[in-house]
Amino acid sequence: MTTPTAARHIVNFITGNANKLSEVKAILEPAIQVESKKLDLLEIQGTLEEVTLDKCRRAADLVQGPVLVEDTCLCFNALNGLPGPYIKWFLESIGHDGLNNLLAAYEDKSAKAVCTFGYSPGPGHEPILFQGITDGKIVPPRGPTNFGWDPIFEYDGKTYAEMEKPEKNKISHRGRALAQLQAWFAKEMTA
Ligand SMILES: O=c1[nH]cnc2c1ncn2[C@@H]1O[C@H](COP(=O)(O)OP(=O)(O)O)[C@@H](O)[C@H]1O
Ligand SMILES: [Mg+2]
Repeated sequence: MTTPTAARHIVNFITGNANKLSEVKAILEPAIQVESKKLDLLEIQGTLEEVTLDKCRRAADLVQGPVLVEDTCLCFNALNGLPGPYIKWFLESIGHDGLNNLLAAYEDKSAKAVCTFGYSPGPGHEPILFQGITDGKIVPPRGPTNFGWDPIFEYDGKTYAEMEKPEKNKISHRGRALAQLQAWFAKEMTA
């Protein structure tokens, strides 16, 4: 008998970020096949959920089909959650040292990495959200500098950048959000 490949889920992950794509593939495949369209989507201002919902609706309209999108936030507890969804622009403008300096006036260096995925079956459908959070703290950079703020986010004594990929994926904000997505897809398949 042939394998029922038609029943296998395929997602079309819309992202302009190659590092995100490789983590999503490493976590979801082979159970869920990840295709991708390289599009850097505009982001509105708003809550973490609003940003991803809007991004997901617009991605579905653009692609005219099912899409998966993701937005990542880095929230400093001493700053009531900022930079949050604006971390990309903070990182680009002030770098790892600048982000550490933002917390210099505070004893509390704790932070939350939050990943929100949005899945839409197509235009006109309300997206479904999957969110993962990892609690850590902001430290001076340690480890390779190839992915965003990985070198300054410490979890359990190691920065994300100091971890092997599978180690990061197991405990990361992205890994946790994708565990929910996997559970949802698994339920859909048996429905
Ligand atoms: O797991 C991660 N580790 C470190 N940096 C990350 C991670 N995920 C996202 N980032 C960075 O945080 C920012 C998140 O912004 P956003 O999710 O809007 O990114 P994108 O527009 O590149 O997809 C970007 O600068 C991104 O490179
Ligand atoms: Mg963003």
